[in-house]
Amino acid sequence: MKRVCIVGAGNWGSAASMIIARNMKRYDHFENTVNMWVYEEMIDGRKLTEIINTEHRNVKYLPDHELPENVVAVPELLDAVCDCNVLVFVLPHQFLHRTCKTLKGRLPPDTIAISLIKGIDFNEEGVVLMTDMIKNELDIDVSVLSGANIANEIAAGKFCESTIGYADEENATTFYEMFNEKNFRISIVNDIESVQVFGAIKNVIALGAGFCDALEMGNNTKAALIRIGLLEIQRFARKYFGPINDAAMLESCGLADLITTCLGGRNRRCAEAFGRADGKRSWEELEAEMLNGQKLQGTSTCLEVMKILKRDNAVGDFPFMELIHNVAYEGAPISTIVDFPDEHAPA
Ligand SMILES: NC(=O)C1=CN([C@@H]2O[C@H](COP(=O)(O)OP(=O)(O)OC[C@H]3O[C@@H](n4cnc5c(N)ncnc54)[C@H](O)[C@@H]3O)[C@@H](O)[C@H]2O)C=CC1
Ligand SMILES: O=C(CO)COP(=O)(O)O
Repeated sequence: MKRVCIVGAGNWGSAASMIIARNMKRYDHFENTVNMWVYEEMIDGRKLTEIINTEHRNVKYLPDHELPENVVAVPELLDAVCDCNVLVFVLPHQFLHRTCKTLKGRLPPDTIAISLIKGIDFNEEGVVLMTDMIKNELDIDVSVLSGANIANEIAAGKFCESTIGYADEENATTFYEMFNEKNFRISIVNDIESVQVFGAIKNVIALGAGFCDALEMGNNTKAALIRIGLLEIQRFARKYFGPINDAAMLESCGLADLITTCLGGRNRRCAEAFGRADGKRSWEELEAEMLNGQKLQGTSTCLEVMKILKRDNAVGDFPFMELIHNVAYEGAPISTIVDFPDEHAPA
């Protein structure tokens, strides 16, 4: 019997819990109850876990949608994962490492996991994917799910697609059963690297899309930046992971996710506000003011990407990401976002 714990209860974690909880009822080999680890906080004098378990609503991170009653909020991580052998990691990427440390040595040996996280990290050896971080700490098989998946739209039941990248095919079948629905269509690829790199780096490109909107540059410019961004994402993936699966670019995790995030994501929205304030307001301030506790992923990813590109003397191969970084962190005027050097006319 498989028993699922969702590790994280933000905007996407809560929306994903709706899909998973519905699918648990369709199969005999899953237990009906889905645990959800909630990073506890007080809302108007009440614990968020208590509110979720009584009102079946995550009033802070997904206020407009009811959660199924078989989703049970648990405040202690080790209690939440207890007796669960399928883990769904869906936290802002900056909290993953600490979370894995707490779980180390505490999971049943048949545990498998899937990461819904869009982020990337780096160490002295190079790029660290979220699946690597989980696998290195917990020594379990990890798949990934990523796509054009704005959580609020999914919670509202609007049709979209998503991509599962796997290393172990049997586990991918389990995850397909957990996630695939009429209005949440899953495709599966045997490629965990590309799926994750696309999902992480598009958050950086979305900052550029937000700057473009701050300048009111219009649709042609936005489309050009999406196209150039797509090529840089592909180049980055090839540089750090060798010959990648180009076909995955055309799955939901590739171009489609880049488009949706550049049109409607939080990274785009905060970058537009940053641009309109002409860089005079900090990212931290805008995030706190505009997102009510939700977290930006593109800003820290932008810094990390630039760090590794500098280390590898490769900044010149990624002119758009350099322009984005310079506006976001070096005080460059927002208008420079389209100052592509001639010698790097985007291929
Ligand atoms: N929201 C969306 O539309 C989508 C988000 N994602 C990805 O899913 C991942 C999770 O994002 P969301 O669910 O949107 O989260 P969120 O940004 O809505 O929420 C922040 C979450 O972090 C938790 N938190 C705060 N401090 C913490 C700590 N010290 N330790 C652990 N947790 C802490 C909060 O309780 C909250 O659950 C991210 O990597 C994001 O890129 C992927 C697809 C869609
Ligand atoms: O990943 C997302 C949509 O697929 C959400 O992007 P944001 O974090 O920019 O909202």
